[in-house]
Amino acid sequence: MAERAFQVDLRGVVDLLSRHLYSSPRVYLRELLQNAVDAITARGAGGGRVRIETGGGALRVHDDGVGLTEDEVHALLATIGRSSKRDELGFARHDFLGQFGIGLLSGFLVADEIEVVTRSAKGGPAVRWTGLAGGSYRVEPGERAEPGTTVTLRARPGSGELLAPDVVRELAATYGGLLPIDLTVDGAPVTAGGPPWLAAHRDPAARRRALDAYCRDLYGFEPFDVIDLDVPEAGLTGVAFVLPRPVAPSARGAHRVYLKRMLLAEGVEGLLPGWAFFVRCVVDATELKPTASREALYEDELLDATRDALGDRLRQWLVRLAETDPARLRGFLRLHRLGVKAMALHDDDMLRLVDRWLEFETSAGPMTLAEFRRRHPGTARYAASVEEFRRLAAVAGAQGVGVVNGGYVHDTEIIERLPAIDPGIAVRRLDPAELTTAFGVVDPAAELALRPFLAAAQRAVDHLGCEVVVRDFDPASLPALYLTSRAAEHQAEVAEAREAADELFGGLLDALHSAVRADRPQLVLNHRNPLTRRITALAEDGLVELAVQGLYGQALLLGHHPLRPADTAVLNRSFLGLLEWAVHTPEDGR
Ligand SMILES: Nc1ncnc2c1ncn2[C@@H]1O[C@H](COP(=O)(O)OP(=O)(O)OP(=O)(O)O)[C@@H](O)[C@H]1O
Repeated sequence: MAERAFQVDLRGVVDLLSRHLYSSPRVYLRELLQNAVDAITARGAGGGRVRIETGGGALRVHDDGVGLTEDEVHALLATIGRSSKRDELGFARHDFLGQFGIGLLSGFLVADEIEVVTRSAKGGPAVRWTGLAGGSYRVEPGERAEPGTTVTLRARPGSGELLAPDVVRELAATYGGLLPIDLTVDGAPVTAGGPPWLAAHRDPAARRRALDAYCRDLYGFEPFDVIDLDVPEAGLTGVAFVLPRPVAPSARGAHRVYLKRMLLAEGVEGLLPGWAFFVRCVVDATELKPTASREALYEDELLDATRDALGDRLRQWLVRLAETDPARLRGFLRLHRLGVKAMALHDDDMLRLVDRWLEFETSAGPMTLAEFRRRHPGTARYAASVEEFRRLAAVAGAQGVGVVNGGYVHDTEIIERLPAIDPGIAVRRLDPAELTTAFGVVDPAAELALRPFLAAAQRAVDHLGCEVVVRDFDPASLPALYLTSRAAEHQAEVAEAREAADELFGGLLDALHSAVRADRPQLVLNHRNPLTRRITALAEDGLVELAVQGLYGQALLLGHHPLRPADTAVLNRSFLGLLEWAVHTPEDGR
């Protein structure tokens, strides 16, 4: 049976490229530029010039590269997928930008006809090749004195804008601005001096000024700092600009990546570890691979290793800043506090940084976790919500029990991770019930004298489900404290669910409820407080009831506890009742 060759529908292939491979027809210029640079590399004479000319609805790219012989023209230009830039085994050769043998086709994104006039540096006459979008080409003798190649695109109706002089200038500068060749558009130079981070400067300050200006130009911000990047195994050099304002840690870090000095894309993702959201990078690499579209980095082991190395570099920068310039580190942390905390969740070095430098709210005022651990060795207690902290911090602090506010984003997780960097510390969520054990008990004689009062007080709040106790504690200015233990909170939730549940499920909850040890919230009256003391000495039962209910309501409000309807009713009742006592006249007969 005779073997047949594949037929290729060129229009279909071009359509595929333009719709599914390239994000924009603008890439046509990058592909032409790339071929010109590769041809110069292949000639190996060093230097090299590429001149781009616009005008008359056409674009001409002249290079003084290696050129093509007539045989090569047939073999390379007319065969889709064939490239001179691979070795015998089909691997991309290291020195070249191209590798797939499809780039030239991108000319058809903007033109119906591509003309190549070329003369090989190996000798032989000049050749003119003309390829048509319809899928045919012709080869004829060309005119050209020197070795090299000129590619001409004539704009297809509707594509003229992409070949207009200012657009071409912009595209050439964007893609080719760092190329190590002499590139001009209509005579105006586009390349100047290569990567700004490799340029020589008088002194470090001058270099920094130049890089700041580069960052302003590129990203529109004044960098907080500039970090040099260098990953030899990827042939990577570059800079990371530290953002001068906060960003959401979830923001995708997009970086400007050049491969062999040719721009890959302005928004490349995946160059840095996910946590490194606080920098924008510009890098050039010789060993990283592009995807076929040349708009993203190819995921391989090298990219993985590079990402880790760059992450290390940023980490080192932070650690060094901590050692050499704490004031600046604080400035950085003020900006990127949230992001650094997010990093600390997964990274011990970052956790150490947070531990040592970030201030947390504690019962003894703002301080770092390191300082807090120094003051309270052994156990670190925290409140899991801002409310819980507000409720308990002052009282806990007065008993010498240190509490950290773990109520803000990431804080509880960070505090719970402290044993990772300090094995000597145990971390516990503060149980309000613990506090009562720190309170002093009233001496036995006074306790005995208080019994009748306590009985009356208990009657006053019994229907509210709480238990009255009298203790001796600081701050003396606090008349009463409402404390719910974790178990009591749990029980209150079960009771609430019971009210909302149907018969069957309700029965289940009842069983559960009675299985839990009765652990009622406590109204702790402070024997050290003068007002409370006077209340305990009241003789009249009616007034005791009103006063205790008043203390109960005030303790609820002060502790930001939620008010149930019964609580609100009691609060109202005691307030009005006490008002009445305050304004009553002897004629009322009391
Ligand atoms: N300006 C040029 N000078 C010399 N040879 C060229 C020139 N442009 C293209 N060629 C030849 O044509 C071949 C095909 O080019 P094409 O741009 O389609 O693919 P490529 O550059 O090899 O790979 P890629 O698809 O990755 O760009 C090249 O391998 C090269 O040999």
